Amino acid sequence: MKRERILVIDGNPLDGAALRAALCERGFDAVEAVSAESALALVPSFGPGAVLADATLPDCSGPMLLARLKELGSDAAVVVSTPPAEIDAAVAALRAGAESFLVRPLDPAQAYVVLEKALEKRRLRRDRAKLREQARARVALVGSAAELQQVMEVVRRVAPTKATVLVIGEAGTGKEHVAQALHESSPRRDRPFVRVNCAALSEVLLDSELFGHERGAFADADERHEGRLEQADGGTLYLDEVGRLPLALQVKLLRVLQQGELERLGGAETIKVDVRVVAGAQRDLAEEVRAGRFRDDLYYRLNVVSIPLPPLRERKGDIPALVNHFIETFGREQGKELVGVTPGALSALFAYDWPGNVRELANVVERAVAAAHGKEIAGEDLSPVLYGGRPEESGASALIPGATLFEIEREAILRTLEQCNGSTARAAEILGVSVRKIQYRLKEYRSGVSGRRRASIDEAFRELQAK
Ligand SMILES: Nc1ncnc2c1ncn2[C@@H]1O[C@H](COP(=O)(O)OP(=O)(O)OP(=O)(O)O)[C@@H](O)[C@H]1O
Repeated sequence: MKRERILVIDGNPLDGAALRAALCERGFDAVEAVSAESALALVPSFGPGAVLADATLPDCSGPMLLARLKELGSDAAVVVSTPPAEIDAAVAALRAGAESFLVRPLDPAQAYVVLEKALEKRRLRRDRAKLREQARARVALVGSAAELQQVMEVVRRVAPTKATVLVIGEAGTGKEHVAQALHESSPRRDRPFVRVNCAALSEVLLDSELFGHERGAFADADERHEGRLEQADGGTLYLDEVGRLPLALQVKLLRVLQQGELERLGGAETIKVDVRVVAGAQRDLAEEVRAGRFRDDLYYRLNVVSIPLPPLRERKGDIPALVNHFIETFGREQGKELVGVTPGALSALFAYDWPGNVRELANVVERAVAAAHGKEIAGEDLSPVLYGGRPEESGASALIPGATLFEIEREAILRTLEQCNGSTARAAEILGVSVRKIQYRLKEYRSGVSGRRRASIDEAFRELQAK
């Protein structure tokens, strides 16, 4: 194993040499210097993991040493030593970021233990930084189409501010991804990113989820619960499907946005929070405002900056960059080194309409990476919906296995609807789901299909309007 490097700074050459020898004996690779200047000159080539410095030398106050190390790009852990009468110098160094301090004269065994601990803290610090780096790389906004370039530009501009942002786009276009990118590019990135889906819970549960509750606030409230807004303090809250937020909760959210204040459900105490809110919606909320389902004051507040995310079929120029990005991500996960896609596979990817947007593309590439035998993803590695087997002819059952649940569900709904001449009520009955679910799905599929299928969806919509 590589030995950890320690730089010893001691004004007394004899003490310094003795300490160096003692640390080397215990397994470190140590060098010594008699002044801060000569020590700092060694830093670039020696690359110490820790510096053990006398903080009372004329040219070596602790804060100054820490600042100079930073300038040199070193993240070495610093341990300072002072005589008992000059503890103030050690305190100043600790305030400036030193890991620990020792009282002189130094005991080599004790110095060894303190250095080990300081090195361990540095290792943890580095691991954390690496994880953060990886998280940031994961939320890189990938895409080269002009539409996405514009999105990136807005993200760059507003990330440093606390402005509320509304991201509008179909399911799977990357709304949450944009919210995360905003968070990761903002000064809040080391604080939490918290997400809540406003359509997933009943009003009472959503109230408690967002704002928290006190014990006994409702039947199952056995304990006090901290809401997501409190958990996101200092960070970012992503509110998915904000258009589905009940009116009573819209009032509470507005207060958080305006005054940074909330009360837990069943509580009287006012809690202060500092949260940046990013909201996601599948369509513009103006319609909801007109229909009286969404407060206009909250709408204007959320809409300070709005980012439209076009569906993937309208920005197919992004496909190559996204495909490469997903090949790299899933290739790493699956331990496969792939270099790209064959021209045949690429044209199949371009020919498809991507009703499930970027999420569907990610799923398709993930499965293709698993299926690929060569260095490139070939056409036959793609699901039958994209390549070869035409779904109209083969039917939903022929897709299994080889298709995503999304594709299978879409196939089942569209085929049933076709056979019922566009009657959503009949299709819902046959499939054993609610009419609402079918209607919701049809809106998603509508622009991704043509011909007979499009005609039956249009028929379904005509039927709905006639009701
Ligand atoms: N520009 C992009 N670059 C890289 N990955 C992306 C991009 N856009 C979306 N993705 C990925 O696609 C997937 C779907 O994106 P995301 O969940 O953000 O969509 P969404 O619009 O929030 O969907 P929903 O409305 O269904 O919640 C995620 O895995 C996300 O990381």
